[in-house]
Amino acid sequence: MKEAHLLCQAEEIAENVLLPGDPERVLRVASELSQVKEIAFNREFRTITGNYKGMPLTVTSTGIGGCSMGIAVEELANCGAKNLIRIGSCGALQPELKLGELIIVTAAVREDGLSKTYVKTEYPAVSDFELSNCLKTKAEDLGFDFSLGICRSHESFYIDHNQEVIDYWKQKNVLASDMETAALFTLANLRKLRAASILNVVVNDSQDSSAGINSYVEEDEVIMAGESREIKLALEALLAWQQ
Ligand SMILES: O=P(O)(O)O[C@H]1O[C@H](CO)[C@@H](O)[C@H]1O
Ligand SMILES: O=c1cc[nH]c(=O)[nH]1
Repeated sequence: MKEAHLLCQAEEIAENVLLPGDPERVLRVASELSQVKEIAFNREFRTITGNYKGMPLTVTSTGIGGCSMGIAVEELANCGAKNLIRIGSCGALQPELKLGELIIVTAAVREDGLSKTYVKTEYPAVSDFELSNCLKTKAEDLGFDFSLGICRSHESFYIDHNQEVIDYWKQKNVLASDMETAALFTLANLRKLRAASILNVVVNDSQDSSAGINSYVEEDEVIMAGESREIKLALEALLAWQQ
C-alpha cells in the first residue's frame, strides 16, 4: 500500500534521504544524480530516487513547518529510510553569518508545534552525532566555510512580536531560525533514525526575512552558491558514510 501523503512504497525509497523544504530544490539535487525516477509529487511532497556515484538516494521535499516534516519522516520511515539529512534554508541570528554560509546544526530549540505533540518539551532535539560529524569532516575536506551550532525552529512564520523573540534567542547564542529541524531531530530520535541538518543562510541578521526569502526565490547568486554547497556536502558525506 502507498503511504497516504508521499504516495510511495518501501521498494521505491533508499535508506539515505535528503530533505529540502522546497519541491524545486528536489530538482536541483536531481541534476547531480543518475537514473533519477520521480516516485510521486503530491501536495508539498515531491519524491525522487536516483543514484549518486553508485549510492542509491531518495530526495523528498518536506514543505514548510514541523507538521509537514512529521508526515514526511513517518512515511519515509515506514518505507525503510534510515539516514535523513535536511538541506534547508534559514535566517541568521548572528552578525558574523553571511548569505550563502552553511550551518551544520547540532541541536534545535523546540519552538515548533509538531514535536510537543510527541514528547515533553524537556526532551532534546539533537542531531545524530556520527552523521553530523561526518558532515563536519566532509565540509573541512571540501574547504567549505561552515558554523556548527544551535538553530531555533519556529512554528508561525509571521508573528506580531517577532523582533522580541529573535532578540531573546540571539542573546542565547542561537545561530539561526528555520521551521523544520527541531521536528526532524525529535522524531528521528524517537523512531531510531539518524538525522542531521545543514542550513544555508538566506537572510542575514539585519535583513527583513521576507526580503531575503524573495532573493532566494529570485535565485540570487550568493544564496544559490550556498545551496549548491549544501547539496554537495550532503551527497559527499552520505557517500563517505556508506564506505
Ligand atoms: O527553504 P526551506 O528548506 O523550506 O527552509 C526554510 O524556508 C521556509 C520559510 O521560508 C521554511 O520551511 C524554513 O525552514
Ligand atoms: O526567520 C526565518 C528566516 C528564514 N527562514 C525561516 O524559517 N525563518
